[in-house]
Amino acid sequence: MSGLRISVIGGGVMGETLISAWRASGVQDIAVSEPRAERAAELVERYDITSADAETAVTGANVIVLAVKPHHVAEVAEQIAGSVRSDAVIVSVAAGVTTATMESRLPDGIAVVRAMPNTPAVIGQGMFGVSPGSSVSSEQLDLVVELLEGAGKVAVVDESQQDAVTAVSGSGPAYVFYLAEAMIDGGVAAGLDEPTARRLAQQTLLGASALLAGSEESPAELRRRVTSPNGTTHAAITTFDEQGAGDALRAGVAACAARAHELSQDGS
Ligand SMILES: NC(=O)C1=CN([C@@H]2O[C@H](COP(=O)(O)OP(=O)(O)OC[C@H]3O[C@@H](n4cnc5c(N)ncnc54)[C@H](O)[C@@H]3O)[C@@H](O)[C@H]2O)C=CC1
Ligand SMILES: O=C(O)[C@@H]1CCC=N1
Repeated sequence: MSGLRISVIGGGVMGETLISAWRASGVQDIAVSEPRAERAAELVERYDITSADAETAVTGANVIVLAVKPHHVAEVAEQIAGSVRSDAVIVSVAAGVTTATMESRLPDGIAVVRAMPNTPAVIGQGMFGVSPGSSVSSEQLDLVVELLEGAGKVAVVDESQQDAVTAVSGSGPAYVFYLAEAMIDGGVAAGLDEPTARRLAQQTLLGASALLAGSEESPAELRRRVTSPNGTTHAAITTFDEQGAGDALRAGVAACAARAHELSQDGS
């Protein structure tokens, strides 16, 4: 994409994830604004990008990504309001911050998109839920979708669904890592050394995820095919059910959506 200049405000975990993915997909002109000087220098060195204060970094940028904590989004939007190009598109990845909140801090008519990413974007396997605000042209939405597809898959959803997207895919990688931790602990308790237990868990999660992603069958059917009558899997799943593991996971997903909703009310 020639002539494209991306400015990333906030060089933490998600800012770096996106910078890294876009660098790998060939985006040339990226600027970052990160107040921690050492961290900014690290990103400049690692990705061969430029670093500047927020106002300078957004000057001339076609796409501006706000990757700061939710409670910093409004102040950053106000800070850059006087420096953004009138045809720029601003993409916020902050959980729970609405397009209306951002639009109210920016000049009238500036295009704002809300996107919920996840960390597998760092290896080009992210999942993004994207919702355009009130002033986004179809060309601008297409540009954002194309850019994010450089880091994973994109679903355009109504903004009212963003809390649910956060609860499934935004925070979802953490649920998988939590499962991996428990599988490794269980393997060690059953007699494996830690590196072997880790290797078995890693490849099992990778293989099962690829099977699920490539299959027409439901997760329930794929699970049934592993479960021999009165066999070992049956023993595991019965114990999970007896101990309420499925209900606990569903409650956790609901708590995540509720927290995203809470953030959208007061931003803290
Ligand atoms: N980490 C994740 O898996 C995901 C994070 N998000 C969202 O991404 C956003 C960032 O999250 P993380 O990267 O995890 O947090 P983080 O704490 O790693 O990064 C935030 C960065 O913003 C910088 N910062 C603070 N004030 C700033 C300012 N005024 N101007 C420029 N930079 C400023 C901080 O120094 C820090 O490096 C959050 O809003 C979060 O909701 C969304 C989906 C997934
Ligand atoms: O935990 C959080 O608040 C962020 C948003 C989604 C994933 N991480």
